Amino acid sequence: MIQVGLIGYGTVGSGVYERIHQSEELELLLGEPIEVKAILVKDRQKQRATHIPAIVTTKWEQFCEVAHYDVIFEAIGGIESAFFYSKHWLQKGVPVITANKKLVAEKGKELEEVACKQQTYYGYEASVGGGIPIINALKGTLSATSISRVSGILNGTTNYVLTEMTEHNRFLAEALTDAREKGYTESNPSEDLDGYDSWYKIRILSRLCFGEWPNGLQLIRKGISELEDWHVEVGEKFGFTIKLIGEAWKQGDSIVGGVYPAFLCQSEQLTYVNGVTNGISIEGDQIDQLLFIGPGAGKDATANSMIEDFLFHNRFGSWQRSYSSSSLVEHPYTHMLVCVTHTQREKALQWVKETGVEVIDTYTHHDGEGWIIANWIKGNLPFPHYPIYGDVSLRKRVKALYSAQFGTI
Ligand SMILES: NC(=O)C1=CN([C@@H]2O[C@H](COP(=O)(O)OP(=O)(O)OC[C@H]3O[C@@H](n4cnc5c(N)ncnc54)[C@H](OP(=O)(O)O)[C@@H]3O)[C@@H](O)[C@H]2O)C=CC1
Ligand SMILES: N[C@@H](CC=O)C(=O)O
Repeated sequence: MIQVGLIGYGTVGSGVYERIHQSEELELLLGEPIEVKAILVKDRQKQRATHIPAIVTTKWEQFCEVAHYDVIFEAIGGIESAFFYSKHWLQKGVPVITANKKLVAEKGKELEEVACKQQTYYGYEASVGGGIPIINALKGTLSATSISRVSGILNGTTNYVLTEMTEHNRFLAEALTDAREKGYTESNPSEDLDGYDSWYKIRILSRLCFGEWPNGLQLIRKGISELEDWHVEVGEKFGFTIKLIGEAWKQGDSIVGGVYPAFLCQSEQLTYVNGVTNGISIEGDQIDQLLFIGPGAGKDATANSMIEDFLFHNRFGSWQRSYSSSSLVEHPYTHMLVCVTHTQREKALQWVKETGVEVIDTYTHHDGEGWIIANWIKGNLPFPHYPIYGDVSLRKRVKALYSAQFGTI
């Protein structure tokens, strides 16, 4: 009998519990029964389902004494308690499977080292891309593939909210409430909206793709809460779609990139990744580009990843990737959309003159102007600006379509 300790019984934890107790194939695959012996939660007052046969407790000591656990599933948010719990079990040689990307990004290096020393497993498949099996694909079937760049839509909540706002004209607050009810959001939605969640995930992906844990300072973080409606509208008029993108690549010895709202041309496959769906692109010398698309959040998909992570460990042990160098990556985008309010226009014209950047198209909106700049400018710009990904020349066709439908723009 495989004895499971479950830490957290919210959206993800309850999904793990149900998956363990409602599927017969797990027992067949593992060759023995599997059972959740105890569940550790936080809130003593909370009403719980009465049918749970496991011991549900808020007391750590009691949780520790219930069984000799064969595996711990950790599905709580935050760092402090989760770190304490995870380290405790890893130090005892018990494998820990987590969905907690914040903990993995901030403390994964240390926890992996403990796991390695104790010859056990720290599994974090569910921490990136919800139901997408990206982590174990990188460790397993891509273990000898050199990777030059990783990028994608890494947060289900913001992608859901942006899709609802742009495709269905809904307000941010309304779409966010919906995402929360569906179990997609973090307990503090700022983690999603301000880009933290994607930022943790791109740091975890960087560790897998390039063999190092970048610290937070190495990668930029911008969320969607600073986005202005008119910037999105201007982008749409050019035929671009707004997405929150996370990306990282190697530049010399450093890992660079970050998380920021960006505009995608119609030529980009990620343009069509909508709602809670995530899309992760892996580029490398041998593979050109691989695209992983699937549910980025939610109970069933995330719980499934945690269960699969445990099975992966059972089958393959603790696999490692090799990190051979791959070709140098240039800036993945060449153009930018710069948004200038009417009062900033003169200053912006002066800036264009001084820097010699080439403005290849403009659009005038009620609140300001959008300028497509042909060059990518390094460093701080005095105006809100967004990278544009893909074939910018296609926008002419989109503009023509817009004009035919809605009048000249
Ligand atoms: N929701 C999703 O779609 C996804 C979430 N994740 C990650 O999974 C983790 C869990 O998320 P989710 O299930 O949505 O969160 P929830 O808020 O739904 O559930 C959190 C659970 O953890 C328990 N808990 C919180 N703090 C402690 C503590 N100190 N000690 C013991 N138990 C504690 C809570 O207890 P109580 O019930 O008493 O409140 C609750 O049962 C997070 O790290 C999140 O980032 C990853 C991928 C997808
Ligand atoms: N809040 C996260 C949950 C999954 O990681 C998201 O929306 O992607």
